[in-house]
Amino acid sequence: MSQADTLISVRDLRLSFGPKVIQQGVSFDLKRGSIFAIMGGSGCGKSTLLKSMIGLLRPTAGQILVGQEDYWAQSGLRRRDINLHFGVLFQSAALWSSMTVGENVALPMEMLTSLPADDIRRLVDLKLGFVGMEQAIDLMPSEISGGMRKRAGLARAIALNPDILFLDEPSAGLDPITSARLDDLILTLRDGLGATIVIVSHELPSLFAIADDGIFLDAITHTPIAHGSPRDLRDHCTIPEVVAFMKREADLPPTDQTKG
Ligand SMILES: Nc1ncnc2c1ncn2[C@@H]1O[C@H](COP(=O)(O)OP(=O)(O)OP(=O)(O)O)[C@@H](O)[C@H]1O
Repeated sequence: MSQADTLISVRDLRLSFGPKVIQQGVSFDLKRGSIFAIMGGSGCGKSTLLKSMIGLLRPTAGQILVGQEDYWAQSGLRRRDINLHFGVLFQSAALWSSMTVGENVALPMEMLTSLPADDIRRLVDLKLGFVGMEQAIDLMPSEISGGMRKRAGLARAIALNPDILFLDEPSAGLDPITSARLDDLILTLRDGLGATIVIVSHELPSLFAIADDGIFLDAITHTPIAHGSPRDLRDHCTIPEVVAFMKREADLPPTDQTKG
């Protein structure tokens, strides 16, 4: 792949809270059109890494290159501009409870663009249609299911046609069928909208089904110990920590997880 196919290049990143180092020596390239999984056991620093990539946590060393730009060397204003190319789905979906689903999806367009209200309304319909939620436009978040909230959160995350979508535990709290539907939707977002996706997830079936690249963070050494797609790591990696993590899934009866 050429350099133009690398959307983000993470170079020798160190993430800390005060004196406590969470991860160091984190390096990887995020390739255009990929679904990149950040993997590892509880507390290894997956969300912390995600936060550093979306501008919520400044790394203590290393670089995150977005295109040719060193993200954290930019002014806050410039980082905000770069963030317009990012869409984020937080674990809780983070919908505003006092706004309808439609108003939630409209919010980024109202705050960050000068589009007229009619255009915003049409775009909200379009985005909600994309995630199969057009019927829920006037409902409040409290009136819809967890899976629907995730889909509404996705509609809001794609409101500004992002180049990169960051998904923090998108299937957390969902039943297996709803979770599989969300996997299909994520694949549609990648294939239909051409988005590149970074996903933090504990859900191995979901990772095997959709992710084609990734990194495995180790909580003991505080470093990445493996790179590759979840399927490749499951089938070929011999590092004991990775094998133990993947084995949780391998103990289950085999299913066809080769989609994507
Ligand atoms: N604001 C903070 N201040 C201090 N320590 C923090 C802070 N946020 C997270 N941590 C610590 O950083 C480590 C990594 O946390 P993080 O949430 O990134 O892990 P994770 O891999 O996403 O975990 P999980 O899979 O359980 O969600 C943990 O030890 C956590 O306690």
